[in-house]
Amino acid sequence: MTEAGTSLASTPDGPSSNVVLEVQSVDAGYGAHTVLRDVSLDVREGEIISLLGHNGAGKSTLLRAIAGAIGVAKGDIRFRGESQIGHGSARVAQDGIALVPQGRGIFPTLTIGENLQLGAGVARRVTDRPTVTQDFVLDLFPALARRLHEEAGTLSGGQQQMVAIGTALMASPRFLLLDEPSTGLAPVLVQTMLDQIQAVHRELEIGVLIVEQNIHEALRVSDRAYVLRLGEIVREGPAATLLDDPDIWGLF
Ligand SMILES: Nc1ncnc2c1ncn2[C@@H]1O[C@H](COP(=O)(O)OP(=O)(O)OP(=O)(O)O)[C@@H](O)[C@H]1O
Repeated sequence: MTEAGTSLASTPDGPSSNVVLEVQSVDAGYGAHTVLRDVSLDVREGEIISLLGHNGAGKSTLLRAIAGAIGVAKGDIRFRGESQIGHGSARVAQDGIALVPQGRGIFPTLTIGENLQLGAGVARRVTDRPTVTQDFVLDLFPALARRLHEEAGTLSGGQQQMVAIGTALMASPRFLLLDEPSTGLAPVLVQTMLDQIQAVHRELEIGVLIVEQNIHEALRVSDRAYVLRLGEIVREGPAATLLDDPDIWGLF
């Protein structure tokens, strides 16, 4: 149910040029509870895409489906042209898709360094991508360098988020799925976090699909966005267009 005037076909190169990730008419959910209905979305090379929507719209569920953490009842999810259906989360991670879940997903009793090395363990099983080093992560998040040997659970919310993203980067991903990376951050830090994500995207040339509640901030760093409502995509378009559209706020 995409609104007219925002379709992908309006791009000069057409809908399928340089598509890295493609979600095609997906239904997914939990057992008998269908959450996502006929969801389609794509991310092209060099893009940051925002996935927006109110609580319970199905944003996390879509990220989990892409990451292979839950099954898909209908449709297809293709990464670099290959269907991911049935691959499971370990294989999807090795193919280069890293999920940073909501709530950070770090190991609080391991040190920051040990958490980062868990990501490096995934990277050791892949040979076709340049390795993201610990130095890169510590340059990106200097606050972690100073506390490398401390337990991750002792860090502030924002620093734990850095550990989660850093661990995902250490897996040398091709694509990052970020579920509300600014959760729990002070407003002044939200902008910094999103700027750092944009820097990572540019420097490592990896695709990013980001779920965010901070709509303005998310659109500021994104190329395009999709809006999910009750499990369906109800709006999509260039970030700049959505930012200027007063009707967008009625969708939340
Ligand atoms: N593990 C689960 N088992 C069963 N139902 C779930 C599970 N996780 C989420 N749901 C349900 O799926 C629906 C979509 O939830 P989801 O977390 O994907 O939404 P969301 O858009 O990410 O919301 P939020 O912004 O609150 O995280 C909700 O009705 C939720 O109750």
